[in-house]
Amino acid sequence: MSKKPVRVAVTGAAGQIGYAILFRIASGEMLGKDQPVILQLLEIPDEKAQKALKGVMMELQDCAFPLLVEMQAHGDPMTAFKDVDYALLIGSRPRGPGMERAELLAVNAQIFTAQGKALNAVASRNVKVLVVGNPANTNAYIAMKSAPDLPGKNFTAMLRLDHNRALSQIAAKTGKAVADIEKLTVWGNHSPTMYADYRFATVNGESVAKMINDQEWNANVFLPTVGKRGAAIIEARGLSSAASAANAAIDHMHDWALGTNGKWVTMGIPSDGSYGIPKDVMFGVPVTCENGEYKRVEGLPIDAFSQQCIDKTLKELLDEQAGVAHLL
Ligand SMILES: NC(=O)C1=CN([C@@H]2O[C@H](COP(=O)(O)OP(=O)(O)OC[C@H]3O[C@@H](n4cnc5c(N)ncnc54)[C@H](O)[C@@H]3O)[C@@H](O)[C@H]2O)C=CC1
Ligand SMILES: O=C([O-])CC(=O)C(=O)O
Repeated sequence: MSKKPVRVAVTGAAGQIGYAILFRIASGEMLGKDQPVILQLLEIPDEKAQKALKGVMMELQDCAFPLLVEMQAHGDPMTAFKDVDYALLIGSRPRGPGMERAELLAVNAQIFTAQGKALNAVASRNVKVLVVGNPANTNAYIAMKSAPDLPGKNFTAMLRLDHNRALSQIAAKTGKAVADIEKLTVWGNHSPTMYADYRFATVNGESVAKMINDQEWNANVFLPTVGKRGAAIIEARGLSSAASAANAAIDHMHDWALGTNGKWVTMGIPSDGSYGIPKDVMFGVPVTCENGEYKRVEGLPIDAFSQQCIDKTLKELLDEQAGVAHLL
């Protein structure tokens, strides 16, 4: 018997990431090749954006995806989020050359109070929310705090792009296959302060840290390369990353919904106080996923260098949080 369709909201559906993600959701890459979907697409209530959204929907229709049972265009989150099981909050302003993501808070924060409130009012009580719009961690925090009737654990921020970037850099450095690298994580904020940590990583049981054995490379090449990759892409393309961001969002939701078979992935999730991160800070941590739930990997040792890195990214997040306190 075929599965009951699930409702997937995507905001910023006519934007760059929207264009790179919708076709993959509709083809079953996110939730499985046996899972029918209803797409509830949100764009700003502006003639040009709504017209562009209609164009994207025409293209989706022209793909004749067997799993796409319905799609809707919306200009109001209160209708777009009605009964949704999954919400990908992408719509917001991207940064341009020379900007930091935190500078986007001033223009983007209010989007996430409004959308948090709308999710609170009309979404499924089990909705899984992924915030992609930058600065993703703090926007996810804002959405969570604006939705007091939904469990806080339903709100997550995207660190998966940093995780995937780190995987590829380590594969290149060690000459090993990406698919064989396990137990990598990225702690903290989706910003240059994030701390990509391969101390626990293995390839076929062998320690990656021992294989690399180069702290100078770690501190002065690896971390800046991963941390500043978004800016490097903006510099090269003139636009911020879109296909790789869409890919990371697919990975994040796929793994949350369908599980990781014990493998570690990185998600930005509200802190439970462990690792000295104050409760509710939306922080990148290693998780495993099973039965539609994520579970933090507990009890990892934190050495002095790692603690310094974690303190730095935490301070930045706490400053961002303080900057939006007036909205909550
Ligand atoms: N967390 C991450 O790893 C990454 C995050 N991003 C962020 O994702 C966001 C979107 O990036 P792009 O798709 O490249 O931008 P874009 O400018 O191409 O598209 C954004 C779309 O969102 C729409 N939008 C704006 N406000 C909205 C609202 N309140 N409700 C619904 N739609 C709204 C716009 O009309 C536009 O069509 C940016 O904030 C960008 O910085 C980008 C890459 C990676
Ligand atoms: O850098 C940006 O502004 C877009 C982004 O978040 C990324 O590519 O990591």
